[in-house]
Amino acid sequence: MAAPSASGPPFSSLKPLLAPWLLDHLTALGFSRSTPVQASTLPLVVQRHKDVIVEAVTGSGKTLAYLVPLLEMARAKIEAGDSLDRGIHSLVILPTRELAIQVFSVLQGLLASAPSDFREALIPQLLVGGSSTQYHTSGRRKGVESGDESEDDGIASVNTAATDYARFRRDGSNVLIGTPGRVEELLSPGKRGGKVAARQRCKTVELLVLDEADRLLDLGFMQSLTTIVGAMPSQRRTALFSATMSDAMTGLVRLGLRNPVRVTVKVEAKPTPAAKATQATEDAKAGRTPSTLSNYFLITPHHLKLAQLIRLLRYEAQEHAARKIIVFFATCSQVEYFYRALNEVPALRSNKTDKMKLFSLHGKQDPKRRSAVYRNFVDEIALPSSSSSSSSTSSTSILLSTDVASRGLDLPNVDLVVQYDPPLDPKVFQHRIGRTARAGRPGRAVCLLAKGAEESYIDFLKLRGVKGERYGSLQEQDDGKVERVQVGSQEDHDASSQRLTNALRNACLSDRGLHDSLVLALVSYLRAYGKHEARFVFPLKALVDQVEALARSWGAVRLPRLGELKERDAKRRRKAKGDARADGEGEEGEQEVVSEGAPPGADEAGYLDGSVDEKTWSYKDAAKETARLAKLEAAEARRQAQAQQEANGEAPSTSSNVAARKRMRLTGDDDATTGAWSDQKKRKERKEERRVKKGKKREAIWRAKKEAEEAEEAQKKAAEQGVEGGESGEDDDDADAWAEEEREVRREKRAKRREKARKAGERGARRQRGDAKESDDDAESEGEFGMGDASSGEDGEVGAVESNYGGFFDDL
Ligand SMILES: Nc1ncnc2c1ncn2[C@@H]1O[C@H](COP(=O)(O)OP(=O)(O)OP(=O)(O)O)[C@@H](O)[C@H]1O
Repeated sequence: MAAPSASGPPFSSLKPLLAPWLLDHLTALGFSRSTPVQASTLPLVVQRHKDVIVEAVTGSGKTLAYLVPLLEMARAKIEAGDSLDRGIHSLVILPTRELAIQVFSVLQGLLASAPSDFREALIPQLLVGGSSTQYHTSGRRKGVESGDESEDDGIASVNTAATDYARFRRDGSNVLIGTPGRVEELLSPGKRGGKVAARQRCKTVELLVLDEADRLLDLGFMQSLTTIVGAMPSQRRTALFSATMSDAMTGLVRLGLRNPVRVTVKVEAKPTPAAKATQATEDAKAGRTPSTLSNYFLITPHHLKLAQLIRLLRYEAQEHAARKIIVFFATCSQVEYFYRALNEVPALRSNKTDKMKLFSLHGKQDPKRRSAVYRNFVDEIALPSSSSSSSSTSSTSILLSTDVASRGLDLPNVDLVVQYDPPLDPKVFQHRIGRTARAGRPGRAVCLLAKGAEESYIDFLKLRGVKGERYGSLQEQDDGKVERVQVGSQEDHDASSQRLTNALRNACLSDRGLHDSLVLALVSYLRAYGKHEARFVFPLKALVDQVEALARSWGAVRLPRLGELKERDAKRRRKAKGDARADGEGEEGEQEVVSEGAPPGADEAGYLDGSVDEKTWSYKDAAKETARLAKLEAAEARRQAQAQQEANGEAPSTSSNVAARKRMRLTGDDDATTGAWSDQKKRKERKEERRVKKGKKREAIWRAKKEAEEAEEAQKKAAEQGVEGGESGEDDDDADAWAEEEREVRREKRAKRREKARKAGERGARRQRGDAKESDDDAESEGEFGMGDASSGEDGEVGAVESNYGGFFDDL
């Protein structure tokens, strides 16, 4: 597919003039014109030697906006007679492995057209951690044999930190592209000072790029970045890039930017005729979304979201020729469940003309599988999306994903982005919808919102510069055709959604494994929902109140035991009790409402529409079914033994009591949920006390360890800096400044940790957590996906940003 034309000046007219081979390469790619962000960044970095903070909408070409300057800076050095073999020339840091791999591939593509002497001088290396499947440099220093590793596409060898380091030394890599953890590892002094060489080679760095800079902070990489930057010279250029620069950016600015220029590119391309016909142009004026994007909100009750999603996929494929679609969910378990459900339940794709090919991507997948899914989805041949005819042979590729695919990934030709769940962090909204309408192409995005409080999300986003229209709702006709109807005309129940629910329920009944997957999805969804940053827009209580209807709509047979439900039902019971007393019904009323642990709409064991025979409810998976039958047999044997003991007048053995209790808890017949309320309460209090105590102990141990490590690190650093100081006075000053900087960051971190622990303690005591043990697979913290610890947000908020900030290139 031909590249869409960008709206900036032609590459050939940019200053400084680009190398002829680079111009040819860009032209061959079909990029005759630059994008505004590319046109504005090049002269600032290369000619005016400025540090930059660049905020530009998704898909506006930020990658080339730093790779082209990187190549031009390297070229200038080489032309000045520097062979670039003294040390590292530039360093690009990205928050996730996939992004680093993507940028590395773009650089490899550019270098493929470079003259051989340039290619021999510039040796890129990819540094990513966190998995056994790794990627490596394709660079080859002249005269160095590739040895046992393949040098084809830079993918698929196994690299540990040690092999990365060995390669770095062997090849003399001078352009590093990687994630913070692995880069930090490379630069940290190894045991017996083994890696001092890498730190020394950092002293020549000329350009440091932090891409998706705000995400780097969100993921808590501040400490790693501080270490990395600590190894660099102060006389370098630093460039921060993102589509969303948060307030926390001031923390990154502290990482040594000198009088940075802020580049804000709000409109990146002229709207297409199609986009002009919609509200897309208006959105673009607000500046937060690409001008070619049409953004919509579909409002529906919680329990109809799934039915609406399925209709939406079919409707967009039929009417807007959507051939590549991404659907975002909040959690990994949801992706797993809906992937299975959509694949296994034919009713979900009842229309014979619909050919939907599904892919699933999330952070808990094996990295090898994730890479394969990603590549397969990218490689899917998308049919031309310009015609709106619904061809019977057309096929639609649908990627079900968590936020693992929300940022930075340049997935080609995505026609539609659907958000089944809005993101927990509102900032991510822009990144998600930015997977379509890239580089001037048209694109559509639909976000599903639940009726009620969630509707205020539309105004909430408007205030943040993201606008959208209401989509209306979708109804299925008797002949299976989907139609879009006016806003507000949707029924709360309809026959086809009931058919869908029945089909899902039957699928769950015929495979207990599918139901297990549903339970995990439901639990993780509720947990994630409670973590929305905009809590007033996403009140957990409203969702919990409708959880039975929601669970039914997903096909649930039985509700899991959820702390949230128990709290809700306890409240309802208390209220009913009060009402009954007020009505003068006394104890009778009281008895009516006592149904411990069983939410309304479900019976005492949690069954939603009548109980099922647990003994015959089987797994399709043979191994799981064998294990289940074995458990049943063992339980039956225990029951018989106990009955025998009782018949003989003996007291049942303690061990069998313990086992029985455990079993009852697993099957949901636990005394803990059906015993006296006061006993439950005491048990919970004791449990909570133990938890808080344990947490405090763990934290104290961790803090002591961390402080010892930091002290050791500081000592080593001081020793190193002593050596360097003899060589360069300027480095010495820098070292002092950095040491002070690091101390300050550490102080802030400690204070934050203390505050966090205090709050957690308070929260824990308040919450009285429930006993549902299903995995909380959390809204996609990319720590799962990328590498390093995603849990500690260390966004050291500080000082004011340098003077010439603000609107320098506004509205380019
Ligand atoms: N000058 C250009 N003309 C046409 N297409 C371009 C140009 N520059 C880059 N592109 C293409 O635009 C697409 C988006 O580029 P890129 O991934 O760099 O965007 P981005 O701004 O980094 O987006 P995000 O914020 O989502 O990471 C890529 O497919 C790229 O090849």
